[in-house]
Amino acid sequence: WNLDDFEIGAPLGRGKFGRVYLAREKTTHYMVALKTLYKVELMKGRVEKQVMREIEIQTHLRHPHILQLLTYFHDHKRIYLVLEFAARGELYKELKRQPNERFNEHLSAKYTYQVADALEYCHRNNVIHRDIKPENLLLTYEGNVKLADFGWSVHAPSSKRNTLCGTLDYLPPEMVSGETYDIFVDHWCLGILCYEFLVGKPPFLSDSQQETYVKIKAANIQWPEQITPGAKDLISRLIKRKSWERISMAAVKKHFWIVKYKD
Ligand SMILES: CC(C)CCNC(=O)Cn1cc(-c2ccc3c(-c4nc5ccccc5[nH]4)n[nH]c3c2)cn1
Repeated sequence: WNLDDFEIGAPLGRGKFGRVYLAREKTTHYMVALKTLYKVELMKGRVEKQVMREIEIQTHLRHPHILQLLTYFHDHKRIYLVLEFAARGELYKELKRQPNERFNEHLSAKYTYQVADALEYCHRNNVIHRDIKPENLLLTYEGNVKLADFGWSVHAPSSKRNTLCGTLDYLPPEMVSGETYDIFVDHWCLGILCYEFLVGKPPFLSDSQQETYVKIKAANIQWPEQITPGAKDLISRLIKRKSWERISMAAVKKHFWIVKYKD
């Protein structure tokens, strides 16, 4: 494959090390998201090994709720990633578009189930995603979730400290205190995600990083009145300070609140 095989369309977004464009494969008219990474940028950021690891991880992951890296190629200046196109874009924007900027119980349970399904598959392949949040989820034309941006995925177990950039709201206590962690960081994040779907903002949101840290380590959640007992039960079983107490992805998928509302 090379660039001449595609017609380039509108920009879809800016990643850390490049841009993403809508593109169409010339013979089949298949729509894709074409991500360009500048080699110089990767060298400067000393992340070329990480990107090759991500490419390695992504080419081996194949799941209906994980955004597929279809293929990749490069020229002298850039690496091109041919990614699945998700026709309804970022789930984050869909959340903000909702009345009261939150999803109803049906959408919250449906999306939580689909992310749990994707994470169960990742964990079975010994991959921790570590960066589950609305900004990393995309929606297909049919309204199903695609987990994207394996920018921080590593093979479990790992104690790699990732430089804290962006929101701390999703960090579990063990990552905040820099201990080694395991796949259960994703279980914590799924609990935060489910809460944000239902409430419109994450449970430990605060004015200062320091305050967010304190709330995370205490793991005490305020429950707005619209949260039903079933949702509270599921979220409480995921947002546990002791990582081994967090329920499994299989248990999430079978949880009575998920089963009741996901379809
Ligand atoms: C393999 C490694 C080196 C990179 C792994 N990470 C990614 O490639 C993560 N990533 C996915 C994207 C991405 C961004 C946007 C889209 C879209 C998309 N569809 C849209 C519809 C409307 C508005 C915006 C849209 N963006 N579809 N597929 C995408 C894929 C960008 N970076």
